[in-house]
Amino acid sequence: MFNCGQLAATGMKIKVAVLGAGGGIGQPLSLLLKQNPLISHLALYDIAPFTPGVAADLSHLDTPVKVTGHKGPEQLCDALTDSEVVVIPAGMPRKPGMTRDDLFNTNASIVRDLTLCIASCCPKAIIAIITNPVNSMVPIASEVMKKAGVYDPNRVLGVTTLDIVRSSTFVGEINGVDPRTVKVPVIGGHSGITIIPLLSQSQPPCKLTDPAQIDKLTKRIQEAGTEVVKAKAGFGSATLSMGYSGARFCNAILRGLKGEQNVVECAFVKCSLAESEYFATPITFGKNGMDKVLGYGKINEYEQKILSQAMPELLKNIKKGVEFAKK
Ligand SMILES: NC(=O)C1=CN([C@@H]2O[C@H](COP(=O)(O)OP(=O)(O)OC[C@H]3O[C@@H](n4cnc5c(N)ncnc54)[C@H](O)[C@@H]3O)[C@@H](O)[C@H]2O)C=CC1
Ligand SMILES: O=C([O-])CC(=O)C(=O)O
Repeated sequence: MFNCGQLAATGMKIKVAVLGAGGGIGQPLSLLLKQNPLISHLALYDIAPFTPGVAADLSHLDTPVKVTGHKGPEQLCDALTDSEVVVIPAGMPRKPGMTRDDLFNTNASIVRDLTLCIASCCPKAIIAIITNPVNSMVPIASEVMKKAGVYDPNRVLGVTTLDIVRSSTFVGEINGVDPRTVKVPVIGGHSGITIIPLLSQSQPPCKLTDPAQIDKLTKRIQEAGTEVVKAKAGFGSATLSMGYSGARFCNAILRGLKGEQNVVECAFVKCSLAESEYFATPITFGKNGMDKVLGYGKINEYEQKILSQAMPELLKNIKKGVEFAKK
């Protein structure tokens, strides 16, 4: 996944903190980050008592990344101090029958409290939020940073990479090609109908031309998280594919910090697309997190229709997050 000569070539020393590192996503994500040559120190934080054990386990991997474990709120600031990137997969996952919005009541206060500590311990860190519902958690984290007087919209990013990974996988299967060669932008948000894959912009073009088949594939991408939740039958949601996607997103942030240009991923960010304050869109990365919002270009009539249908739900999710944080 990573080019092992990179760190030596740049001499960079980057500390990354993972909050929720003991969980279903946190552990495989940390396993992949321990192998990233752009990271010098990986700080694993969780409220779970076994977190130092996860750190001890990972520290035996023969890569140069230093790993430290931090458990419980009294050790959070140690994990965060000097971190340039903070990835947050802390919080409850869905069970069958739940929507992502059903996680709001539990996860909103977790993300609020973690962000409050980021604001005081590492206010300049780039924050990558995995916790659901992403559509509401990014507004919450942004409002907390605003209140603390340290908000930089380029440094608060919602992770939607799994939607891109899934779209590439499914189109790759249809086209009979290596999915890693397929690029499909996914815009809007990260829940149900707010996930809008732009199959008309697939590179190489998706082989499907029948509108009914395109609609079916669009719905499969929108419901892919639910597909996993159902298959896991009460034992959580996507963890391994999310660990992979989170590591890929984190690598894009690190490449930007290193000064690499034109690194593109989609993310749910502060912008003014589709008359929404926050929107998932292709972006580039730079030394301060998000560099440019690339937007979504020309979309076809079908995509325009599903975007219009999604907007009320997306705006509702955003408003709910903003109001919670302002309380
Ligand atoms: N953005 C995306 O594409 C995706 C997001 N998710 C979301 O990621 C979140 C985590 O999912 P899983 O890892 O499967 O859940 P999990 O339950 O396996 O792990 C969550 C971890 O968070 C920890 N935690 C809880 N409160 C905490 C706090 N205040 N501080 C630090 N750690 C805390 C728990 O101890 C646990 O180890 C869920 O909200 C899930 O819906 C899941 C898949 C994809
Ligand atoms: O579906 C869920 O609850 C987890 C998630 O966000 C995904 O897999 O896309």
